[in-house]
Amino acid sequence: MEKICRDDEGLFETRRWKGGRVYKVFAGSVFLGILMIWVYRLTMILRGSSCSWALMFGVFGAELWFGFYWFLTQASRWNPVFRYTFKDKLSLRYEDKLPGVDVFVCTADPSIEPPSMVISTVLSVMSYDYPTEKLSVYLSDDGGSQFTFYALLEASRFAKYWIPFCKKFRLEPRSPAAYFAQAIEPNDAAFSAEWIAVKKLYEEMDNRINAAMKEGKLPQNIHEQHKGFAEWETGITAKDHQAIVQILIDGKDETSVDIEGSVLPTLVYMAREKRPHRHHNFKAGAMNSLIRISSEISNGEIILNVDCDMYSNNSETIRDALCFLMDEEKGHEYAYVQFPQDYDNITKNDIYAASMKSIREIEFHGLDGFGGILYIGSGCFHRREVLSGRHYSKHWKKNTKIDKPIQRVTNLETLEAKCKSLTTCSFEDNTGWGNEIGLKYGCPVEDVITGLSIKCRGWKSIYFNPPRTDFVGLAPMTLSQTLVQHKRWSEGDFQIFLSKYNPFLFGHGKIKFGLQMCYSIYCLWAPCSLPTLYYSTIPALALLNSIPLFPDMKSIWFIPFAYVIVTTSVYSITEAMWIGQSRKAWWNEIRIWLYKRLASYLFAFLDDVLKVIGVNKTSFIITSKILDEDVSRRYAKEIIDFGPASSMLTILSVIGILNLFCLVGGLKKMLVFHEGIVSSLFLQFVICGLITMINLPLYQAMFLRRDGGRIPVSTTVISISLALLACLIPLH
Ligand SMILES: O=c1ccn([C@@H]2O[C@H](COP(=O)(O)OP(=O)(O)O[C@H]3O[C@H](CO)[C@@H](O)[C@H](O)[C@H]3O)[C@@H](O)[C@H]2O)c(=O)[nH]1
Ligand SMILES: [Mn+2]
Repeated sequence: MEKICRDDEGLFETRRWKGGRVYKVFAGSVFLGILMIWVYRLTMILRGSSCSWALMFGVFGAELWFGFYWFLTQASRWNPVFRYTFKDKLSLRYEDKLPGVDVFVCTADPSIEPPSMVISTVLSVMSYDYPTEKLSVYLSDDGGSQFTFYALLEASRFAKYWIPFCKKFRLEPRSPAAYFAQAIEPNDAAFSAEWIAVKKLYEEMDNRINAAMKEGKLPQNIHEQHKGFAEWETGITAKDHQAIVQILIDGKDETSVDIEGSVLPTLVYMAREKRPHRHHNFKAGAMNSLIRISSEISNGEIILNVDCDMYSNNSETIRDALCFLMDEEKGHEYAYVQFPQDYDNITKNDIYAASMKSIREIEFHGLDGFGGILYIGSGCFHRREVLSGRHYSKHWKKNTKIDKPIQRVTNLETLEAKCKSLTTCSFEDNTGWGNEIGLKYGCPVEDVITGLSIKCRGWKSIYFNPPRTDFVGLAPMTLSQTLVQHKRWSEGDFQIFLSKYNPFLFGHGKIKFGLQMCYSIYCLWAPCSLPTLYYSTIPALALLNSIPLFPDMKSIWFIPFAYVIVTTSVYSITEAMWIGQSRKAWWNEIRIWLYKRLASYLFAFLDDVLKVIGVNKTSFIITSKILDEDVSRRYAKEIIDFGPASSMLTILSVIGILNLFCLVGGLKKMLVFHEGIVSSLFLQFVICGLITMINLPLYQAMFLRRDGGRIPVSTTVISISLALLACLIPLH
C-alpha cells in the first residue's frame, strides 16, 4: 500500500490501496458490457421487438437502473484508504493536555434492552484507559424505567471494584458480561483470588438486577439507598413523566473514589421529559438532551456515542480517536471519527447477513478516501462544537485551546435542577435544536443525515478500522427483525435523497462528487426494490408463457449479458473470500440481498412516497436484544425464522412460489412438449432457477417444517393463490 501522508511527525498515517488499477480495468470492462446491454435494448425497441412494449420497456427500465446503480457503487471501490495511529506519540506530547470525553449511551426499552446488558456497556466505557477525571458517562433512558435506574445505581457501586481491577490486570474487553463470558480462571494466584472475588460480585449484581426485572419489583429498602427513586413514586409511565436527571457519581467530588482511592468517572442517569402529545424524536431527541445536560456537568470537548448494546471491546479506543482529532497538521479538518460496528451474536455462516462485512471492510474505506464516511450512530467520536452547529473554518484551530474546564455550580441539587430544565418537552420550542443545532429530527436515520449535514458545513470525517474491533453489539436475530431494521434504514436514507439534503443537490460544491455518489448508494437502496421486483417476477412469467426477454444464446448480444453476469458474480465471491467470508455466508448474503430488496426496500419506498404526500409519519421500531429460547435454538442452528405473518413475508412467499411454478412450467414445456426453447429462454431459466435455489429454505419452511419459525399456513395459502393467479395473467 502506498503512503499518502507524512508519518514522521503526525499522530496518524494514511495509506491508499495500490491494487486499485487492476480493479479499475475490470470495472471498465463491466461498464462496457452494461453499455452494450443498453444498446441492445434500444435497438430492440427501435426495431419493434416481438414481445409487448410494456415488457420490453420494463426490462429496459430495470437494466438502466441496475447499470446506473452499479456505476454508483463503483465510487465506493475506487479510492479506498486505510488509517494507522501512533498512540505513543499522543501520550508523549499530550498526556497532560488530553481533552474531556463525554460518553453517551442510549437505551429505550428495558423489556427488549435488558438493564443488565445496558450497564455492561456502561461499565465498559467507564473503564477506558483514559484519565478518569476527564471521562464522564451519561445514560439516556427513553424507557424512563426505575429498573434501568436501579441497574445503573448497582453499576456505580460495582465500578469501584471493576475499574481498578481492569486497569491493574489490563483486561480486555472491559464489559463484565463479555469478559466473564469468554475468560477462563487465571493460574496466577494473586490474580486468581481477585478474579474470583470480582466475578462473584459481578454475578451477584447481575442476579439482583435480573431478579428485579423478573419479579417486576425493586429490592426492598432500595428507596432508602438513593434519593433518585423518589422520581418514580408518583406512578409515572414510560410515555408520560417529568424530566429526571440523577448524578450517580460526581467525578469532581473528591470522595467518589474506587477501592484503590482513584477518582471515578462521572456517571449520570437521564430520562428526558415525555408527554403523550409531544413528539420525542427518538434517539436524536435523546442525544440532544444529553448534549445539553453534559455541557452543564462535564462539558467534555469530545463526545462518544454508543448504543446500549455496543460495548467497548478495546480500552484504547479513545486514544486512537484522538490521534486523528489532535493531529497538529490535519486534525482540525475532522469533525468525527467513526469506528466500525461488530457483533457478538453472528452465527458461523451469518444467516441473516448481519455483519455487512463488505460495507465495513471495503465500502467505508472507499468513502473515507473521498473525505468522509457516514456517521452510523454507534461508535462515533464527535467534537462537541461541531455537533452544536459550528461551521468549518481554517482558522478555527487557532482560536480554541485544548483544555478549558467549565465553571460549574458545585451544589448537586441545583445542578440537577438546572439539567432537568434543559430536558423538558418545551425546551426546544422555537430553537434551532434538531435542525442546525445537535442531531437532526424527522428522519429515521438521524445519524446519517446529521453526518451528511456536518460534511456539508465543510468538515471531513475519518473511518478507523483497526484489526481489533472497538465496538461490539447485537445484530438482529430473526428474519422479520432483519427486514424491519433494513426498512427503517432504507426508508431514512431514501428520505434524505428526497429531502433538501439530497447528496447531489445539497452536497453539490460542498462535498466531492465521489462522496455524493457514495452517499447515494445507501440513499437509493429503497428504489432498488422496483427493478428487483420486476426482474424476479416478469422473466419467470414470461418463461411460463414462452416469451423470450433476453437475446438467444446463439446471438452475439448474448455475450455482454453473460459477461456482466458471470464476471460480477465471480468478483462478488472473490471479494467475499478476500474479506474472510465463507462460501455459505456469501450465499446467505445473496438471499438476504434479495429479501431486503423485495420486502424492506419496497415498503420503505412506499412509506417514503406516502410521507412525501403527507399521509405517513416517521417511526422507529427498536431492534430487540433478547430472544426466547426456541428462537435462540433455531438461530444457533442457522435455521431461518420466517414467522410471524406479515405483508413483507407474504411478498417474499408469493415471489418464491411464483418462480417455482414458472420454473416447473417452463421445464415441463421443454421436456414434455419438446419445444425448442432452451436457447431463446436460457437467461430466464437461469434467473428463475437462481431465485428458486435461493428460496429452498422458504419452501422448506412452508411445506416441511413444523417448528415455530415456519411460514404460517395462512401465508402459504395466500401466496399459493396469488402466485397461481399471476400465472394465469396472459402476457401476450
Ligand atoms: O426512541 C428511541 C429509539 C431508540 N433509541 C436508541 O437508539 C439505539 C439504536 O436502536 P436499535 O433498535 O438498536 O437500532 P439499530 O438499527 O441497531 O441502530 C442503528 O441505526 C439507528 C438509526 O436507524 C441509529 O440510531 C443507531 O445508532 C444505529 O446503531 C438504541 O440504543 C436505542 O435504545 C432511543 O434512545 N430512543
Ligand atoms: Mn442496535
